[in-house]
Amino acid sequence: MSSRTPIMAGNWKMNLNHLEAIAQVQKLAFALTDKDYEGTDVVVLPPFTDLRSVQTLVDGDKLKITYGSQDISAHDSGARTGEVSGPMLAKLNCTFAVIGHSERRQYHGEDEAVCNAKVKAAHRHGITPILCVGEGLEVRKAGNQVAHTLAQVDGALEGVAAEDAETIVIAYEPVWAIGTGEVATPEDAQEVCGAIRGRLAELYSQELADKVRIQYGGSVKGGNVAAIMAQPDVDGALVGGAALDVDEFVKIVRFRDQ
Ligand SMILES: O=C[C@H](O)COP(=O)(O)O
Repeated sequence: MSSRTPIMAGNWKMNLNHLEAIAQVQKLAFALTDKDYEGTDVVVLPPFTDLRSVQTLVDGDKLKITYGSQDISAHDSGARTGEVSGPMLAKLNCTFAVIGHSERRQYHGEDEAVCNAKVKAAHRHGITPILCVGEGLEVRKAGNQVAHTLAQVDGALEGVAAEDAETIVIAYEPVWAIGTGEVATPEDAQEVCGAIRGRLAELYSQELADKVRIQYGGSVKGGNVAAIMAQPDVDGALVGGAALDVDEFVKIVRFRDQ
């Protein structure tokens, strides 16, 4: 039995304004009991514009929900119109920042160098990266999912010190399973998550690899979460659509009961 604490993170993507965010976190906090937080980290990842409201609510009501951003600038300040920096996110007490989500890679041209710079930016400011990796459909059809995903891990972690790497969360998200209802089988998830852990052992050490939490993401719901979580190298889920539905997200947090 792994000693890694499962981490269930809801990526709201570009949904819910700051008023809706308050309602959503309140509903989630109301639905979850103290027992739900025992042995599971519950995380929400709202849009930037919601973070201050979420921070105020979490602080004010002393909620056990943690939160983070969906992106982070590689730069700490300056002429970077539209970007949000690590110091700004740290000031909002963000615990996490998603880096290299496939939608950022696809629509904003983020490559390994960009992800690598963002991972380092997050670490500079005490923010834990949730580094997203995973293959598209063509790569999967060609059977190259492991090599493709490991190359993304290698690129994003280049020059990252062990003390920083051991805190990172890696989310394996096969792009063909995101928002499609097409879930990777638990064996598919394990194949790549296991390979990622193996690569961490090669890059750093087995001890470090055993500490890093690896999530699966792609059409995770209450009905499929238990089988995915039963895999030895899957330590949580990065949830998109189902995170917008509080009841469904609570089922995911309660994966042990499903
Ligand atoms: O970040 C979350 C993933 O993109 C998964 O999204 P999904 O659960 O809607 O498939």
